[in-house]
Amino acid sequence: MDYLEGLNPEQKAAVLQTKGPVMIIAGAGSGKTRVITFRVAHLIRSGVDSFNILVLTFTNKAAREMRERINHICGPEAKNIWMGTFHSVFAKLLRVEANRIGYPSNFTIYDTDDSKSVLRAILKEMQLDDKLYSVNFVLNRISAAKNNLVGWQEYQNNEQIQADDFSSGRGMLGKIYETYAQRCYRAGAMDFDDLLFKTNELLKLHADVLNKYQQKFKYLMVDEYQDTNFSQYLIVKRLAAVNENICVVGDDAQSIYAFRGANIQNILNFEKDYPDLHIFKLEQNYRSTQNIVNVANSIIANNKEQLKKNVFSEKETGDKIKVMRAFSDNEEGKLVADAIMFQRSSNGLKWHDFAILYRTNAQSRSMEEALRKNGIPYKIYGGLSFYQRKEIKDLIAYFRLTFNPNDEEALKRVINYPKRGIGDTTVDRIIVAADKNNITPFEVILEANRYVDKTPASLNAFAAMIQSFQVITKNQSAYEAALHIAQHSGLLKDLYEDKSVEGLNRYENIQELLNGIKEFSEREDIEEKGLDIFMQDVALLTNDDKDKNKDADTVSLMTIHSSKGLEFPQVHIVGLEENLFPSQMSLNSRSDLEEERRLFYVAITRAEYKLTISYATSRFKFGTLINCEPSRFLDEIDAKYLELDFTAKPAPSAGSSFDDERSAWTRKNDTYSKPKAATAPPVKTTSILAKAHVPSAGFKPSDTANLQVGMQVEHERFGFGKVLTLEGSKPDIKATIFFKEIGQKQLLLKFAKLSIISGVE
Ligand SMILES: Nc1ncnc2c1ncn2[C@@H]1O[C@H](COP(=O)(O)OP(=O)(O)OP(=O)(O)O)[C@@H](O)[C@H]1O
Ligand SMILES: [Mg+2]
Repeated sequence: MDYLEGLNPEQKAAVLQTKGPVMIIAGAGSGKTRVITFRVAHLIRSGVDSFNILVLTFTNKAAREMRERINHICGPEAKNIWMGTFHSVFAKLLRVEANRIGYPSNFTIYDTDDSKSVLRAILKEMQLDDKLYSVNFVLNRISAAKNNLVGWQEYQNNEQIQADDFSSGRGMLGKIYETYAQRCYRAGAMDFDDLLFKTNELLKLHADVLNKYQQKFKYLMVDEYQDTNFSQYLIVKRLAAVNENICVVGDDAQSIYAFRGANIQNILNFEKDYPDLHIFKLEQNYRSTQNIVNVANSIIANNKEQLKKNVFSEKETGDKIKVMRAFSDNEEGKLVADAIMFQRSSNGLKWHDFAILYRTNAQSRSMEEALRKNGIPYKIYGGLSFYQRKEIKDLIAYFRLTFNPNDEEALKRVINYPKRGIGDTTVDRIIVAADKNNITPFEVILEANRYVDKTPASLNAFAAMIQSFQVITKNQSAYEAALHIAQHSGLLKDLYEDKSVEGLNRYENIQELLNGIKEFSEREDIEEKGLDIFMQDVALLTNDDKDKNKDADTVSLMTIHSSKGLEFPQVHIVGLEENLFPSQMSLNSRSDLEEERRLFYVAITRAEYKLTISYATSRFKFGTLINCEPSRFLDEIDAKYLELDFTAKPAPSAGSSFDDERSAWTRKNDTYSKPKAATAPPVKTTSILAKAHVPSAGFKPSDTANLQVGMQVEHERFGFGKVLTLEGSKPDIKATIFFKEIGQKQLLLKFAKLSIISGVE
């Protein structure tokens, strides 16, 4: 078994324990994903049929990489493994079984835009207040219900839910949910949450189907288990119920999707569900230098709710973590671009050795601008997907309609695009007639003369066109059919005639989609190559999945959320500012703040050798310049791991220096507010912290300029302490302080929320 050589004893034991339930909860970079990969390879090498293996990963990219590695060890067998995200795997399963729960096998997957559009129409019909019932709120509410397996009937019958809704003045939510579910059903469409919700329904209601897949998936493995929600948990539990050969790996410290219903409880449940569980501990981090691992550990130690773990690295100590200060978001972009260029040329690195991670998508703008200015090639991951662009969605809507003419959202999208004289009034009449006669809009159109007054001739022509597309897709290859539809729908011509730069871009995007379909229809490694197969899960594809040129040498830009599981030699985490990271929304509860801290932990642990953190002291938000305060997370890092780079000087107009700004903050009760700040909104930063440690009366604004060894001080989080040493010179003075509650800690006075209680004893 020389293929298992690259594993340490504990990892190897976990790989060899193929029977029975296995759980590995271990820190970042400890080889959890590697264990899953090798485990699959080992199963196949030991004679397990690759058709009997199911692996659930967090991204399609992760699945692809895993498959490549397994392919390397086991050869083409790897092709047969069911491997992918929960959504893509169960979409595939539902394609086969959908008719058992009343859906056509060619059901459409509604993406978020489609779902919102359906809801918007419903809210308008019901004439509801769009503030009280904002589309996002309603969609989140329905999504949460589905992820907890609460269908609309149960939603309406559940007294607690009803009481909550009525007390917030939103008593119609149950009715909206019902209408939404029925509209999707009528359109033969499932939304993202349905893919899991309906899978559960299928497995619950149809014992034979459940049995079939229990027999098929004799071995199950789940990566990033900490981020599964209840619906996912239950699917896994059901499928594994007979053989119980289930292996889950995860890290509670990296649970960052609670806002989407991920439930840390699933880890605890696992122990209850399988009392004879084998638990393996992995402690060695193979990814990062000691400094990086130590910083990550010191940050996460601030969270109360966590399973204790010992994570260590035997790699070199490594560079200190660099902190860069900029005076604006644009300047931050420039500093990052400069640092990357410098590192690349002085260490002979490639662009793809660098990643820039941010808390929110909006931050990519200033980074992109700086990278472009310097001619640095980059790629944004997980951003607006290629498949989400308008022109791509338009053409795909024609494909969707061709395979599922009942798909109402696709119909609305293209019935009058390109313009063919079917106005909004006609569309409204069609929808009303469909509702009245309890048929689908397309069925109305097929017999337009019977159902719709003053039917324009173009309506009949539209129906005939879609029907002709149906014939074409039956007889021609995916590419020929797609090209035919692009041409005969008039879409290609419409884009071609738009000679603006954007128009040209859109035309090229369509060409690119067609090229992609061409490649697909010429693939040797798959049997079925029709347009319908290509189309099946387009709504689930992300930007990364389209990437032909995945080895291109580019800097990676992404949100921290999408960086999970990945690693890069050098990482920049940008925007370490209060109200941005931690985000303003997280400041209302301890659990939300702890989730932000886990997010920071995830970001730090992506770095292999070099980690740079930056923040700006002012930033444009919604068009106004606001002042920013450095993130509390900086204060939580032991200063002995930090190296400050404050060489950037403010541009003449960029406002006050960091020090002036800092001293202008005054403390009022448990909130900070900035006096005379014309642009900065009041910033509530410490309400949660105040709970952790209530500062004594008479707490003065930080006056650490006069700090001396031997003084008694009070830190906002760590409580009372005594100054042991002071090192360095302004502005980088480091203080070693002995705190009564937590012991010795080294802090940078720059970031420390500290005040002097009494003079030298
Ligand atoms: N025994 C080992 N020997 C050498 N390298 C290893 C070993 N175990 C893991 N690695 C390497 O360490 C890195 C981290 O491994 P992996 O991605 O599997 O960790 P993980 O626990 O899944 O991390 P995360 O929590 O971030 O998902 C990878 O580059 C992997 O190849
Ligand atoms: Mg992993």
